[in-house]
Formats: sequence, structure tokens, C-alpha cells
Amino acid sequence: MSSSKINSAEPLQQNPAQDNDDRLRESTDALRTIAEASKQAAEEKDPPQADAAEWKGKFEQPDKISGGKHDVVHCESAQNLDDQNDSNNQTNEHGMGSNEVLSRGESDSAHGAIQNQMTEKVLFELTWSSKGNDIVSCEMGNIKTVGRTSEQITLTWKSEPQTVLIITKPNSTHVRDLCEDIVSWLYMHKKKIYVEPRVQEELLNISSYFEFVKIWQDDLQEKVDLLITLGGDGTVLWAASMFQGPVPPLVSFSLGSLGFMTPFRRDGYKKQLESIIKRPIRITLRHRLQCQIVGDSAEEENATAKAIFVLNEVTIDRGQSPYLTNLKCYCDGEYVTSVQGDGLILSTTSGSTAYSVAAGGSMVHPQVPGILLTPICPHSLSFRPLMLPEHVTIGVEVPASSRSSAWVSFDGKGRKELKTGDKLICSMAPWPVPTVCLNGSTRDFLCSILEGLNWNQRKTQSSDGPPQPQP
Ligand SMILES: NC(=O)c1ccc[n+]([C@@H]2O[C@H](COP(=O)([O-])OP(=O)(O)OC[C@H]3O[C@@H](n4cnc5c(N)ncnc54)[C@H](O)[C@@H]3O)[C@@H](O)[C@H]2O)c1
Ligand SMILES: Nc1ncnc2c1ncn2[C@@H]1O[C@H](COP(=O)(O)OP(=O)(O)OP(=O)(O)O)[C@@H](O)[C@H]1O
Repeated sequence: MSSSKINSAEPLQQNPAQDNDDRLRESTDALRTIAEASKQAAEEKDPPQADAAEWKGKFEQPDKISGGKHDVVHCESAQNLDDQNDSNNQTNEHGMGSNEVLSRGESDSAHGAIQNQMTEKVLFELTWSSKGNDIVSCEMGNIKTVGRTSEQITLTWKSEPQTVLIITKPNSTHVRDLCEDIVSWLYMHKKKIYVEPRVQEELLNISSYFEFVKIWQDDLQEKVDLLITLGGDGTVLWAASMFQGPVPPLVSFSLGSLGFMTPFRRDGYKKQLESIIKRPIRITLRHRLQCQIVGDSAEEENATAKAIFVLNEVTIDRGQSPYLTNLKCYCDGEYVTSVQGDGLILSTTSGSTAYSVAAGGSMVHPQVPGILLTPICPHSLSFRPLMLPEHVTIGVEVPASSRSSAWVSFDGKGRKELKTGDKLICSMAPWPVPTVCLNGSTRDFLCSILEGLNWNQRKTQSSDGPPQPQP
């Protein structure tokens, strides 16, 4: 997405709450400006010695999201997406605001005809229940919370999504079979379908009927309306990493073993997809981190390095070195502490249930905006994991005094050496990954920790036992 594209976004729609819209427009403009600055920073490498404060200024963004809640969690009786409509209607019946924040591109009038040329991305609007667009009010000097930053968001297509990118886990027969079925179903519904070269080859090996399937290329990023993954969490991470700018809504079918971020099941895919392309959908905006390596050796080796986006975490560890890592940590340019241990994880809240939880970090709902700082085997009795607010910029430096270099990896991939003097700069990215929910953001999250990690499973205490102590 070029910055001029961002500028050419449609003006926001008017709705009756004019005041709210004016405020929303201001924050949307601010968001666009920040997105432009971030895009520029990602394209033109920042000067290697850019300090953390400068990064913070570039990537800070306003957050104006608030909405409704679920009271009960029933993992076993998962409702299907049809029920989302009822809940969306309820939201409107309660007089909640409807706010368009991210729509851009041209409306796709090609519905019903498959074209060789890609049309522009279809428009949608995002809504969330909100009594106003402010998070706090301070009328008459009284500070009151009037909105929340991390409640349920609904996405409503303005016209049916047309262009679909399908990303699949390699080497799985189940995945290949489902991919074949979904591609055929989408083609019947007159969608333009893109896949990776490997998948096109697999489909053509099955039948020449699949000649309509096209090969994905990086420059198509801003044209995709819907992203589908078939695999496990690793496939979701892979798909997200293909987008260095805005990410289209992502529907993930679970064909892995754990599947924290993959709520959809292969059975009933037709009904699920039908609902997703035709009706409003609930989404979780999963925040990403953007990372850049700066410093002496980075200057030489990564002269053209761009920001790297992670959905789970960036990890700095000792690699094969037998020594403790020695990592100096900065927050907004100020020295905070040093890690002496196996390493450090800077995690998103989506990633809080991955490597971070294994290293002792807390599990956090993916839509809570924040950055988790979780040490790996710190040789200290008091280094508790920490969660910082979304707007900070974190720097991690391998000091000149360190006995050895460290290694950095991004969502478990792209391992690079951090030599002494190098610094990793990390802040919240302006482009989250909007994942489509099965039963809503909170319910999906709670189901995944209950089912995936057996969270708080314990035999129930029997009712018979010693008499209650008398008061
Ligand atoms: N000790 C650990 O727990 C450990 C060690 C290395 C990497 N990891 C995680 O593996 C991720 C890469 O995943 P992969 O599938 O490519 O590698 P992989 O195939 O090695 O899978 C790692 C496991 O982590 C799970 N996982 C991934 N993201 C998750 C999330 N957000 N919440 C809960 N579980 C999640 C996967 O389902 C899988 O079971 C890394 O981002 C890192 O978080 C964990
Ligand atoms: N399109 C792709 N191209 C190349 N590699 C991929 C692709 N999709 C996924 N992978 C890689 O394949 C590996 C396995 O994928 P994934 O985690 O989705 O499956 P899984 O391990 O069976 O599921 P789970 O993580 O739920 O246990 C991961 O390392 C991931 O990075």
C-alpha cells in the first residue's frame, strides 16, 4: 500500500452522531498520517543511529476502539456464524455507534463476473458498540471511563469480497484436500483466487480444471479482500508475515495440532464461508510488533533492511553461546534493566500464549494492546515478566562489554545475529492482523486456552469432607 493510496481513502460516511463522526474523522486522519510515516520508515531505512525516541514519535497511534461483551463461555456448544447477526443487531438496537475507520479503495462492481485483471479491494466498515468515541470523559472535572479500547469489533462488507488469497501448510494430504474443495467452492461463487506457486502446482496435478487459480505475488498485497489459511498457528504466522502493510481479514481453518489462532473447523466450511462473505463478521484485531536492527554491524550487513513485522514475538537469545546473554533494555530511549540469562521475549498479546507463556509470562487476551517483556531463564530471583503499554518503544542492545553476540528470531523464524553494539528496536506496528472470530473475540480466546492448554484443569473436590469450622 503506497502512502498516496492511503491518502486517497474515501471520505468517512456521515451518520446521525455528527459530533462523534468529527472526532472519529480526526483520529482516522491521525491514523492515516501515522500509517504513512510508518510505511515510509519501513521503505526507506531509518538512519542506523536513529534513537528510540524518534521511533516512538513515528509509531504512536490513537486507539478509539470500544464495544460489547460476552457473559458466558460455552466451548462445547459453539454457535455458528449465523448467530453473529443477532448480536450485531442487538448492538445497533442499543443505540451504539457505527464508525467507519479503515475503508479504502474502489467499490468492486465486478460481482458476478470473473475478470483477468484484479479490481480494487472492496470496502468494508468496522463498528463497535460505543456510547461515544472517547475513552474517558472529564465533564465538570469528574474523570469517568466511557469506552474501552479492546472490545468486540464487527466488520461489515460494503460489497462481497472478490479476491481471495489461500495460504496452506505444506506436506499435508488433509490440507490439500480441503484446499481443493475450498478453491472449487470459491470459483463457483465467482471469486478470484490466488495461491502460492507450490499450491498451484498441486492443484494442476489434480486437474487442469484449476487453471483459473493464479499465483500470488508480493505486489498484490493491497488487492486482497480475504485471506484464508489452512493449517495450524504456524500457517497463520506465515500468512501474516506476507503482509508488510495492511492485512486483509483472515479466516483460519484448523488443520494443525494445537490451533490457538485457528477457530474454524473443516466440516461445514461452505456454510462458514458463505456467512463470512455475505454477512457482518466479528473480528479480533491482533496487534503486531515492528522490529528493526540498528547498530554498527547492522549498518554494514542490513543496509537495505526493512522493518520486520511479528504477530507472536521477537526473541533474543544466546544461540549456541554457552555464556549468559547480557542484554541492555531501554524503554522510550531510557535504560531500564539488563537481562542476564538465556534471553528475552518481546511478545504481542496474541503471542502471550506461545513462547512467552512457556517462559513464565502471563496469558493476555489478544485484543488487549500492550507489549510483554518476558525473560528466558533469567539468572536473577526477581526478574518477573512485565507488560508495557502499546505506545512504548523498546530497545534491546548487546553491549560492547558482552562476552558474546546474541541471536534474534521473528515468530520463530529469520534468525539473525545481533553482534555487540547492535540494537533491536521494537514498537507496536500500525497494521494489526484482523482475524475472523467463530464465536467472538473473548469466547474464542477462552475456548482456545481451555481446550488447547487445558487451562486450570483439576479434579473437582468432593463434597464429603471434615465438618466446617464453627465461626
Ligand atoms: N518453548 C516454547 O514454547 C517455544 C519455543 C520456540 C518457539 N515457540 C513458538 O513457536 C512459534 C512459531 O510457531 P510455528 O507453528 O511456526 O512453530 P512450531 O511448529 O515449532 O510450533 C510451535 C507451537 O507453538 C504453538 N503456537 C504458535 N503460536 C501460538 C500462539 N499465538 N498461541 C499459542 N500457541 C501458539 C503452535 O500451535 C505449536 O504447537 C513462535 O512464534 C514461538 O512462539 C515456542
Ligand atoms: N505456506 C507455507 N509455506 C511454507 N511453510 C509454511 C507455510 N505455512 C506454514 N508453514 C510452516 O509449516 C510449519 C507447520 O505449520 P503449522 O504450525 O501451521 O502446522 P502444525 O505444526 O501442524 O500446527 P500446530 O502449530 O497447530 O501444531 C510451520 O513451521 C510453518 O512456518
